[in-house]
Amino acid sequence: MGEPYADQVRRKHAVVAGILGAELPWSEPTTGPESGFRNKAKLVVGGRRGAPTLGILDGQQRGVDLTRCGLYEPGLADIVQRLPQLVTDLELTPYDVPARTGELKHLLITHSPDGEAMIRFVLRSRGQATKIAEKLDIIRAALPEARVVSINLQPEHKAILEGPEEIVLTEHDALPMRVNDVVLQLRTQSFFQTNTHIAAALYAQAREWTSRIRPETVLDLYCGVGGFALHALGHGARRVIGVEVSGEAIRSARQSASQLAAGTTYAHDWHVGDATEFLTETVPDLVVVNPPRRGIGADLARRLDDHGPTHVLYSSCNVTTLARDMTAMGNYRIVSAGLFDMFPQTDHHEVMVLLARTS
Ligand SMILES: C[S@@+](CC[C@H](N)C(=O)[O-])C[C@H]1O[C@@H](n2cnc3c(N)ncnc32)[C@H](O)[C@@H]1O
Repeated sequence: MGEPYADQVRRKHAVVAGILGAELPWSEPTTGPESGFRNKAKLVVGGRRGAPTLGILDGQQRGVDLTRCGLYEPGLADIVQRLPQLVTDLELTPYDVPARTGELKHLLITHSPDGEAMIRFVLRSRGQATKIAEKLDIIRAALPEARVVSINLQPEHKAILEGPEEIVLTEHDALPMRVNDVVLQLRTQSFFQTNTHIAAALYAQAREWTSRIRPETVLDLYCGVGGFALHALGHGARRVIGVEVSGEAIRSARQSASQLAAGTTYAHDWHVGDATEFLTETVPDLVVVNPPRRGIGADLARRLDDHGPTHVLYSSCNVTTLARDMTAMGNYRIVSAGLFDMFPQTDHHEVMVLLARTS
């Protein structure tokens, strides 16, 4: 932070081009607002009952307040600043990590482009869950933007953001995230790109590449709530298949796809499962992969190399694992590449490349 934004972008581009190859057909970096861009706040709750801190923990595991963080979208920043009072009004006790006492561990907020929000209370146990459920009116009064309110149970004493059990308290269980002309229905426990402005540019670029390839079917591995697949549907592709490990994300994708495909002949299939095990003998012409930081790994890279889709679109938040995966895909070359500055003020980047089969 403090480095002029143009210098940050130049430096990031030099890093990713240095690793993947400066001679590649790089497009101009895609940038957006350098502050006020995050659609999600993941707040660790510290402090004590009546005086909570919302932000991170310091080296001694004491709460550091980040409610004035400049990275949040303006609408999200506004919500975050109302949260400490809400936690106090709900009479919730922050979880004290060293003492292993208290209940409220995290608050996870997602803000939609239409100004609505999903508010998730991560609790250690069911103990204070009833308190929150019974005081839904207080939450609604403090946060009229809240479309989805839920409780997540994370009973383990580990630095894990959320647990497997979710209790949705509102009649709505999905937050509509409008990105370009696609509405992605975001349910709890589902990944969403943190910077909606850059996500829109990323999906638009992917759609443009897809339209040029015109594959009948697109296989979207690590599909999350379906952003890539749903931008391809009707733009070159008549059928999409998504694979993702989170069941809630797949339910989100299915819901969005049904709305998008209503009244058309477009087809869509969604599978909960491990992307690395999904690839079968018959692969479509275009496979999209957008894995977590660890990349797709040698096994899936080798199988793509063997099975031979004519194109692979690889969107990565870690150029090092992308470059490593590429070494196992000797039958492909990069025909288009772009840096998408999803994470201004950090060293993190998003890189998307289009690979074409050479043999
Ligand atoms: C970077 S996110 C991309 C999501 C989506 N493509 C998007 O644009 O929002 C990676 C996704 O991979 C999922 N994931 C992680 N490991 C997986 C695996 N082995 N198989 C399938 N999906 C996996 C995560 O749950 C997450 O939704």
